Amino acid sequence: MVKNSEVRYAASPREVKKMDTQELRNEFLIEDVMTVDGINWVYSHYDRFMTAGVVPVNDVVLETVDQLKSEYFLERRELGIINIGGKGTVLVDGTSYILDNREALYIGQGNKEVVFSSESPAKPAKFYLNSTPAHKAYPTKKIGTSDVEVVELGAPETANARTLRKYIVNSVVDVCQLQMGMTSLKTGSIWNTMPAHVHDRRMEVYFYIDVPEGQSVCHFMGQTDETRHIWMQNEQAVISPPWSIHSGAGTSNYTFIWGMAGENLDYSDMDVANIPDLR
Ligand SMILES: O=C[C@H](O)[C@@H](O)CC(=O)C(=O)O
Ligand SMILES: [Zn+2]
Repeated sequence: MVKNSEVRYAASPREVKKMDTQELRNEFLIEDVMTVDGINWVYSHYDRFMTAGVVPVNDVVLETVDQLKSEYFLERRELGIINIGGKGTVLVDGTSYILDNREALYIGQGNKEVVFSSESPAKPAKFYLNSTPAHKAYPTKKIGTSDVEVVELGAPETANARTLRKYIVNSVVDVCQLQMGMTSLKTGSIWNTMPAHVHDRRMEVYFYIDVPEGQSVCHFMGQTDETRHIWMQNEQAVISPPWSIHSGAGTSNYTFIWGMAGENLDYSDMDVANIPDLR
């Protein structure tokens, strides 16, 4: 059994209010997501959501971690994968799924053997992984770029013009609780999830990608009347408590993968903040 997991406790608004920059970063920021030839999970106590990334230059087997006390990783879990690298393969109990860049895979509970590999070690796959507890075994399903639900949001005038792609949502694939998708900001637009929202029924993790060299994203969190910020670099993730907004402004445009879990599968169940009310 491997010990490659780090636990993050569920902090309350009362504690977070008093945190300084480094404390906030230690609590919510995941600095190193993508691991070459290994998987380093961050296990959040918010909805027991797990986040990792694997770059398989050599084949990598999905192993369970001590925290789960399970025979195998997916014994009581489901897994969502989005590839942000070169073409790769995910082997799931004898069936191979080829994932090109920006393609996704949902793996249902109960699958024992999962192996990640790349077509070319010179241009390896980069599999971003989100996993949540599951009570039922739904079929494994690949979500290609044409299966995705695409929504255009925002406007250039408010610097929030963006394309939202729903990969793992209940209208595309049967899931227990995991939802995942990807949002890309248009050139000149910098604000994601603005107007900001809270969904106390679900926690969320944002994974920022396509951040150009020398640029950063300032991620906003906290209750709507008590916000904090965390400066983030390319390919870093941030945990959003259920009670928190999760919004960001980049010094350029960028993309991010969102993943969430909790009480319902209704993507649009959000309490949207009135922008002038933010504090
Ligand atoms: O609950 C939904 C998530 O926060 C994201 O899907 C929002 C998002 O990508 C956006 O508005 O830019
Ligand atoms: Zn959200």
